[in-house]
Amino acid sequence: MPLFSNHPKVLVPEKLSQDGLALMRSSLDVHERKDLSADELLQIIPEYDALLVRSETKVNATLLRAARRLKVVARAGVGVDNVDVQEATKLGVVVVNSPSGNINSAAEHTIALMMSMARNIPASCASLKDGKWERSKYVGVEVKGKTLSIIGLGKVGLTVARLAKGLGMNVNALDPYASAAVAASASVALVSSLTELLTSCDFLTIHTPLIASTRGMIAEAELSQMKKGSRVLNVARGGTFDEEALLAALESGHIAGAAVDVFTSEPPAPDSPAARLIAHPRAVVTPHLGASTVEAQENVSVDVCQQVLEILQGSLPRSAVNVPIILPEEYKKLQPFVRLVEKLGSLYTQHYATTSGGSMTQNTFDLIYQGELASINNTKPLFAALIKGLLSPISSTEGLNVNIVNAELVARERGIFVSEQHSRDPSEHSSYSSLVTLVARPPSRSSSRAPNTDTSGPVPTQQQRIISGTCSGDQLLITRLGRFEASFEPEGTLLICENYDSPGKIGVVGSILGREGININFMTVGPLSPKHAIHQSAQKEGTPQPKDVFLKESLMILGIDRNVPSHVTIDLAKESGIISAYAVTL
Ligand SMILES: NC(=O)c1ccc[n+]([C@@H]2O[C@H](COP(=O)([O-])OP(=O)(O)OC[C@H]3O[C@@H](n4cnc5c(N)ncnc54)[C@H](O)[C@@H]3O)[C@@H](O)[C@H]2O)c1
Ligand SMILES: O=C(O)[C@H](O)COP(=O)(O)O
Repeated sequence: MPLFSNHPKVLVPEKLSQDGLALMRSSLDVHERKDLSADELLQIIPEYDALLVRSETKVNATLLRAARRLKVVARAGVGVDNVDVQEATKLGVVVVNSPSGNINSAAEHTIALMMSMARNIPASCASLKDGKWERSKYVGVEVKGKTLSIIGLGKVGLTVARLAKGLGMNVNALDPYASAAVAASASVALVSSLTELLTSCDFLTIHTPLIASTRGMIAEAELSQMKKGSRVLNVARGGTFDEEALLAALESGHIAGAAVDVFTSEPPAPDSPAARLIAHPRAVVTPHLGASTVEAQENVSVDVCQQVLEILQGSLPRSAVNVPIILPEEYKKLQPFVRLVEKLGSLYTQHYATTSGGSMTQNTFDLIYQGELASINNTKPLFAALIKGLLSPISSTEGLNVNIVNAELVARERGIFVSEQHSRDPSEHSSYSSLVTLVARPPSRSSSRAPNTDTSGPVPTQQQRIISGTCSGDQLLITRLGRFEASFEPEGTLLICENYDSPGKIGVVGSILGREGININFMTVGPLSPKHAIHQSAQKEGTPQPKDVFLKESLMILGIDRNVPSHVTIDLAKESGIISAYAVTL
């Protein structure tokens, strides 16, 4: 590895299969640092762009807040209960997992534990190794013809059900969210109450996440409803069973055996209920090995490493737990518009909001999609791009950290309301295949979220805050700015002058910029949009100013090679015939 590299850095503090890590090594700096203490991890995390973990690393709020560069936490496995997903979302950090890479291994481990428990394999093996020959002590039970009851008929639960059917077991399940058709196709009888499930089973296995409704789900009362001599399994999460109650039921002999892979605290503290459960002679236990097979580890590692690469390259992840799902083909179509909408937001803030005292006086917007773009339903990336664009010029930290993960939260906290509208009326987007228009609603209407495309109604045209743009391939074009038609690329530093369209204006502006040593790269002019010219002249009837003055207003956009000091824009605005001058950087 070179001593210094500009590659994004990935921290891997747990053992992950090299198959996935190898995919990242050519474009990312991958640092495998096992056995870091929590404090050491906290010290080094600010350097990293991505963090890859299994279930041991506690990715808590303190760690996430310290991780200033972090863009993604990847969990090489299913459960994300060791990651503070809520905090990650707030900070705009994507959390991805591998939802199916280890299902089969977890299901096979469940079956392995069930058979080991039914035939006393661990205890009889230990006894034999101890030099004993205790055949009558270790008489087991067959599973064929017995009832296996499953709580949680998701990916692992369903795979366990299918394997158990192959062993000749009767299988029933409780899962309020399971599909009846899927259950029927696996010959699993869905039951509607926990009591019905508990009273019917010989073996009980749980395959739910640890959530409010499953925490402590099987405690003393539930165990006592089970038949005497039944057996239980937990290869899901510690905490779904009450460990004290399970230990008591084993000790009383009501429960004949417990097979447990996961514990409330891992590794369990000495003398804790989990530690005493582990020590019980009729407990078959493993140290969270459900996903620990070569195959599962390859699968999950490749899965999350590919996602980390994609995210750090700016694509959307396939299985993020805190990002809305967007089809890849839709995302591809949206990408140039994501750049465009961010520019619209940034141009809005620089041109309108920051020039009116540095605050966002108007915070309710219509974002109108017209043409082909209107047929894309999932426009979350555009919404996020708008919030990012609006905030970037006024808050470097907040603006830069806004993304599809936290845009809604940031908008809510900032009091920004956006009504996205999909307009399929072809006449409204003229010659462009797609058009995006950002309209700020006047403060008096800011509480309304009802669609409103009539921007020329009660708002005086002078004050209209409206920007439109389009994309042709990767090229972005602003087609309207306020009451002017426009045609310029939103790129680099631009000087925007509103002026009366009379000879000599270009010369005046050019000489003031030349005096400051500022080069002009390009220049375009835009007239008042016809609708506005007519509307404005009608509005101004009866006012002392002659109509033709308004009809000749125009917009001058100059691409310049550096930022303009404020005294220059002030000087420009003092020139006769120049109405206003602002510089923006896009
Ligand atoms: N021991 C291991 O190494 C290991 C390996 C893989 C998965 N797991 C764990 O196994 C569990 C299941 O994983 P999965 O991939 O099948 O998840 P999944 O999301 O596919 O399935 C979970 C199922 O639980 C159901 N459920 C949720 N709340 C319920 C409730 N109150 N009552 C009944 N059913 C409920 C859901 O409807 C869903 O069908 C997770 O906790 C996961 O972390 C452990
Ligand atoms: O949720 C999971 O995927 C399993 O619990 C596996 O956890 P592990 O990656 O720490 O083995």
